[in-house]
Amino acid sequence: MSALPRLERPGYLRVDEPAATGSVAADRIRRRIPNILSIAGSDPSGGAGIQADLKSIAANGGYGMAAITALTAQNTRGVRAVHVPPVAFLTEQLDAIADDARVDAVKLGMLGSAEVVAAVGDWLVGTRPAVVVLDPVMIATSGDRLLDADAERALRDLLPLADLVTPNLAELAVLVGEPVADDWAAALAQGRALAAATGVRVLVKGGHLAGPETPDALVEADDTTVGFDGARIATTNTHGTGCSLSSAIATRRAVTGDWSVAVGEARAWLRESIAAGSELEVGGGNGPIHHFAGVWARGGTTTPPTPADLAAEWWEETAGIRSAIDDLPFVRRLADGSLPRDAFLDYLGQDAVYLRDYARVLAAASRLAPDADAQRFWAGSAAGALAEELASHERLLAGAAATAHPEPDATTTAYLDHLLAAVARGEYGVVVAALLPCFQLYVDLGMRLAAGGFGAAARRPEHPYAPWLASYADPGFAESTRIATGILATTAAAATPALRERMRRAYRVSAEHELAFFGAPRGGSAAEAAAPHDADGARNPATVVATATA
Ligand SMILES: Nc1ncnc2c1ncn2[C@@H]1O[C@H](COP(=O)(O)OP(=O)(O)O)[C@@H](O)[C@H]1O
Ligand SMILES: Cc1ncc(COP(=O)(O)O)c(N)n1
Repeated sequence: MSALPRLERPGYLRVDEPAATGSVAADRIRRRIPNILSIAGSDPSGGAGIQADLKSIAANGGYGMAAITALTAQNTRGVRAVHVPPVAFLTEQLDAIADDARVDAVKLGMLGSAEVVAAVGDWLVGTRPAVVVLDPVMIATSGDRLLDADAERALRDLLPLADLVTPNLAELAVLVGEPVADDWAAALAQGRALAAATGVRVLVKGGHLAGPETPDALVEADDTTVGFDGARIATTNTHGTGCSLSSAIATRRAVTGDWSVAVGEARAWLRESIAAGSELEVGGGNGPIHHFAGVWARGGTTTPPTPADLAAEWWEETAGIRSAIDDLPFVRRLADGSLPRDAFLDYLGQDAVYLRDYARVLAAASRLAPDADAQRFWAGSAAGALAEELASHERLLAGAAATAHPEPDATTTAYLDHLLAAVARGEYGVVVAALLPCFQLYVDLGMRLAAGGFGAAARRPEHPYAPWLASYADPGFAESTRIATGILATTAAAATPALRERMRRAYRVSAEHELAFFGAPRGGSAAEAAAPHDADGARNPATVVATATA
């Protein structure tokens, strides 16, 4: 191996000083979403070649682009035919990309012919991409040749234009002109020789070793070596592992700016994807790896609704409850001023009792809030509920010589139990969802009463309950409701589907409790029957209303 000749590079110049931006060399720039170009062959079965590259780039956080060097007719069992289109057209593809988009890293895969290798070499010299990863594809997993003999020689000349070369054991052997290494020590020695001879860092891959281990090693030209251990995963889904790994490394290198970090991250992802390959049902040979196994498991595959859509949808679901509230005799008589005073005071007393616990639930939302703005908002709302709403109730009740702190009736108890149970369960989203109908339904009703939606009487200053009506049409209350709705909607949109469903239910149940609260018998007339329970054990306020108003 020490006799390995330093490779000559007719036609190419090693690019040691890539174009720099400011004081940071271009290849050190970290990109949030890097643009990664794969220059490789097509595998119509989707497991290797550009198809694998694009999936790997996407799964690893990059934007994938692909210029096709060659078409293969292959499946998981083998390669049937290879067609290399006119090389001039490959150059057209590459120029079209370079003329328009920033290329943060290039991954080279199957190049097919010496002519293609030369064209790619010329393009690399002309464009000087910041990062070049060369996977010297020669033989497919199935054993089929993907590169002719001339091209093998040409590929060696391309090595100095790469920042990293990722040969498997057979390809490494060809590149150093030796027999295939039959153990890891021999493979490492070949990788070191290649790195020393070319000045290019080499990822030595142990996927084709016999035995239970699949080590890889990153060997720098100065012989510094970083090893990566890993037990062999028992699977036949290894089609495209090399393509996928090299694209993943190119992507993570563009993101992190560090080679060994990039290899470590790419390998962790690759191993997860190899292990999940058996979930796929593609072909009868060496199946593909599951490029998105981890991404899907962690992020799901359904697009969540937008906050605005959610807020509108949930509000729409309360349409029936809102029209039932509008039709309640209590609301009608409140609007036209004919509601008996004792019924109003009874309502006010229950509302005062309700507000004290409602303020506790607002305070709990503040305690659970994930950010300072929301924390402040809920704490402010809790203070407002006590200092403004409850205080004004107490004034009205004191003026009428009625108690501001009566025992809660069954309807109030049911509503408060629902709110306090949400707090006890401790899920912020559910607490917020349970709190919201009180804001929204009061603002909605207050605004419509003030706008004359229930007749002109509600707008007259001499209306017997004018101060109460005014407080719910207050623009400050409307603004708080807008903010609360925004918090609910963004929290719901970011929630898991299961949590979102619990939130929706809490919201709906609170809206039903609002209906029951407005519809409860008032004025000390009818003693209320205990509220019935639905199948989930939750009180069903709609039933309460039906019985209470019958
Ligand atoms: N069965 C396996 N279990 C775990 N890792 C594997 C397995 N097969 C291959 N790998 C890994 O996949 C990558 C590609 O390796 P290799 O099979 O040697 O190259 P190629 O796919 O180019 O022939 C390497 O990181 C290797 O360690
Ligand atoms: C178009 C194309 N490119 C590369 C490979 C190598 O695949 P592997 O990554 O399994 O070595 C392939 N089979 N087909």
